[in-house]
Amino acid sequence: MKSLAILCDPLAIDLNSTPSRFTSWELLESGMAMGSDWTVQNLDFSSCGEEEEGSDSSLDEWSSRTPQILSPNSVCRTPIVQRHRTRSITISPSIPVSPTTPIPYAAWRKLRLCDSPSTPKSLLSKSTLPSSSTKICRSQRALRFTTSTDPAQCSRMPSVNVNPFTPDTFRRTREHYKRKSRRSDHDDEDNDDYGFRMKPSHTSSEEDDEAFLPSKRQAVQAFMLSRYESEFLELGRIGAGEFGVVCKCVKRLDGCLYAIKRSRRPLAGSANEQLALKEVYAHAVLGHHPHVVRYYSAWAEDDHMIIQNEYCDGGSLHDAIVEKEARGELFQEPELRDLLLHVSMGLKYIHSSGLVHLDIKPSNIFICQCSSTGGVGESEEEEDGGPSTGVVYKIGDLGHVTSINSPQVEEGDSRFLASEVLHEDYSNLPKADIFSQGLTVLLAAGAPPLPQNGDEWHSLRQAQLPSLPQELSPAFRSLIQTLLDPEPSQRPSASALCRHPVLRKERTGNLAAQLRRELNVEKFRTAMLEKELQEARLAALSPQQAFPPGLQQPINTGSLPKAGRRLVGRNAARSMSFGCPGYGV
Ligand SMILES: Nc1ncnc2c1ncn2[C@@H]1O[C@H](COP(=O)(O)OP(=O)(O)OP(=O)(O)O)[C@@H](O)[C@H]1O
Ligand SMILES: [Mg+2]
Repeated sequence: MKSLAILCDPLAIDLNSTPSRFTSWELLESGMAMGSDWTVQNLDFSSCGEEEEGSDSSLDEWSSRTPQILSPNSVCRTPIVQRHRTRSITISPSIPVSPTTPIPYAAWRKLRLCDSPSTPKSLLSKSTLPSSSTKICRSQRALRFTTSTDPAQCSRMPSVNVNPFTPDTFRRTREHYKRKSRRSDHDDEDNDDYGFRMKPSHTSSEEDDEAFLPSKRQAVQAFMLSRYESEFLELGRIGAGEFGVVCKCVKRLDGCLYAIKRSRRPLAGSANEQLALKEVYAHAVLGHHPHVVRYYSAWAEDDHMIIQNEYCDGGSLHDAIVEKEARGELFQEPELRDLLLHVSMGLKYIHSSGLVHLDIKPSNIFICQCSSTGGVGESEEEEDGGPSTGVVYKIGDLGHVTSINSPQVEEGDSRFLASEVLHEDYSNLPKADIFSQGLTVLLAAGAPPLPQNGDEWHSLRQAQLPSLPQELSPAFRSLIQTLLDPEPSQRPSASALCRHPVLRKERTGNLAAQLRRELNVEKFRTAMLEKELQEARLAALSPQQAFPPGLQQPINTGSLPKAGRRLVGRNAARSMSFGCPGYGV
């Protein structure tokens, strides 16, 4: 039996040639486990025992194993923010109450977040003693990938289905059958025991894709694994923030990619618990919007909160800014306009649901390439003819969301914080999101890194914009200026931004192009009509020349005039017959 090969795209690795112990992190470092390229990996659950003495979270293991990803979220908190953090612990109710919908106590118990009482004493003992809750089930550790070919291990491995409905699978299958029908000789490819066809040694790199199409379906089996392990195959770490570490995973059952966020620290009884719940509450209430990262599920496992979200294949806006910077490029104005419009649409939705985000910044805005974004067509985008720059921006990380009417403010990153929030004026919180959005767009436009505090921090909040390395149109620049107005009421609402002519300009341009095309079609029709009219006039003057023998109607050279409308001879009886030169009468 061959070892389990989980596939994935062009970088198919010949299992026989992979080194003996090849962890996901090594794959990650070698650039194979990340990005759009999937890899062939083997799972080795037996190696979990290595962490015998590991004290707390597997995420800490992740952190130590992985090359440290430069955290875009090195969150800067003002003293007042810290104050709020402390305060939020003290005001935490023992039974959490959603800011928007009440959660039944039974459901809360099911989240298994109340494993320990949250008394100071228990918290203290929790922090000093090795956590027993984390040792309950050793198999509840993060997945490991090795190239083990041990059949005993392989037999315990849940596999991954390939969703036949994804555009990518459609493409692969089509190409596969095309190639197959072209092949006259029979390849000596053989199936492995998991239904993945193994790549014959002589296949070309072009055939790498097809080598792993499953020939039979896999069902998720009831292993004694954590939900995370049994339901998902981890492909690599894609980001880290203050609250959690995010991994790109494929769901074994549906074969689709997801971003799975796992809280860094154990939850029970801590302030993190409130933050984690906030994020879940907000996602659950917000439902589905094309400019808000989609939420699928959340559960608590090993005292860590796990949130399953839509995977955004373009990463975060922060990553995109850094990448562009490295290439010496900047977001151009049309891209900035799209960014502002999309985030405004997402904010409009959040605000209209009675909530505010309070942590809008580049590392919390995610990018989806349009080709892979199934949901775009459901949005206002469709009405507008789709995004003009080929990407969709989505608001994510709802960990600071609170309600507009009864806010429990846990300020986000101080670099993006509106002045009024710092001064605990929560009377117009949606405009605090607008302020952060303005700074986000400025950063994307090439503004220097934002100050965390000090004079520069204050001057940015007194309508003094930083200098930019590119010339923006005066209209767009002044729009950004209004987003940063020191007076919250002067900032436009998200809803007003969605209708703003500066942001709709591209779309207006598209509409004009569409109208021009339609005008050309109409012009052509008119020309055809005129030509036919001309011919009809000639035919009226010399009827013999216009009709072939036996025909009672003139030959219609185009689609017009419509049947039933006689342009010529309206006053004459219909049963007239005309001759036509060349046909002989
Ligand atoms: N759905 C997703 N698709 C793609 N990448 C993601 C997704 N969610 C998170 N990431 C990556 O992981 C990083 C951290 O995610 P997120 O902001 O949700 O974590 P956090 O711990 O709440 O952050 P913060 O420090 O802002 O509180 C993001 O900046 C991004 O790079
Ligand atoms: Mg974040």
